Amino acid sequence: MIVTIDGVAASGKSSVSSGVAQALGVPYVSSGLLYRAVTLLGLEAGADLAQPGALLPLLSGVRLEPLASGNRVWNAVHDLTADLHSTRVDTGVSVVAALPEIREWVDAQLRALPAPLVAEGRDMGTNVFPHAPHKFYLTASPRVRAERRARERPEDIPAIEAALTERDRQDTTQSAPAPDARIIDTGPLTLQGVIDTILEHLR
Ligand SMILES: Nc1ncnc2c1ncn2[C@@H]1O[C@H](COP(=O)(O)OP(=O)(O)OP(=O)(O)O)[C@@H](O)[C@H]1O
Ligand SMILES: Nc1ccn([C@H]2C[C@H](O)[C@@H](COP(=O)(O)O)O2)c(=O)n1
Repeated sequence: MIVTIDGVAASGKSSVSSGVAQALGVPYVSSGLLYRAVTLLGLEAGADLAQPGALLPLLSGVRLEPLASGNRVWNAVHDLTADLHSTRVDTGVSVVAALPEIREWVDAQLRALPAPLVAEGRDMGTNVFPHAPHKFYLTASPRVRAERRARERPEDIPAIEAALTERDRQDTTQSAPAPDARIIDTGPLTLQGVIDTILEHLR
């Protein structure tokens, strides 16, 4: 079984997917972490993030470890996970995610993972796992998402909201919900409420 949970930036994909996966006793896969890892390695190498030829050679040791408790991304023996949600990675990742060659690389990593799993991102239900039997798409207003993110990062809410809106714009191409995805407005719901809503639909 594969469950896909897509949605816009900071809509709760990772937190919800982790909760659903733990309730089901299966791993969850955070596809955004792979795009973030490519971006981080490109930044550290001083590479042009718009050039796939400069990025692909950096990826031979990259591996996603999907754990129900949370994903880890390794580059050979180096754990990159703690450095994947920095502001500089946030700023560059949409450029990387727009590259077809990088999307092909990420898709291949994801499809190589064994089912069952919960997969979260932008295009899990449309592109990576189009035949998944259970698809969900999370939304919330930019302001609600910014307020939630502000609890994680000491930045002011209007600045976070502007950054999220810009990332939504940059990610538009790959972020449309699958026609057969169940869309959930998470604004009125608690985190556990979203998890419970999805589990109800899976029963
Ligand atoms: N329904 C909710 N109610 C309250 N807080 C929530 C809800 N869903 C998620 N959160 C919180 O919002 C923040 C962002 O959630 P999360 O990181 O899971 O979003 P995301 O979509 O994976 O983000 P990104 O697109 O940056 O990967 C986290 O602090 C999370 O705990
Ligand atoms: N399946 C995916 C997952 C992520 N992206 C892009 C969109 C974001 O700009 C970036 C990081 O994702 P996040 O960790 O914020 O979920 O990667 C994508 O294009 N496709």
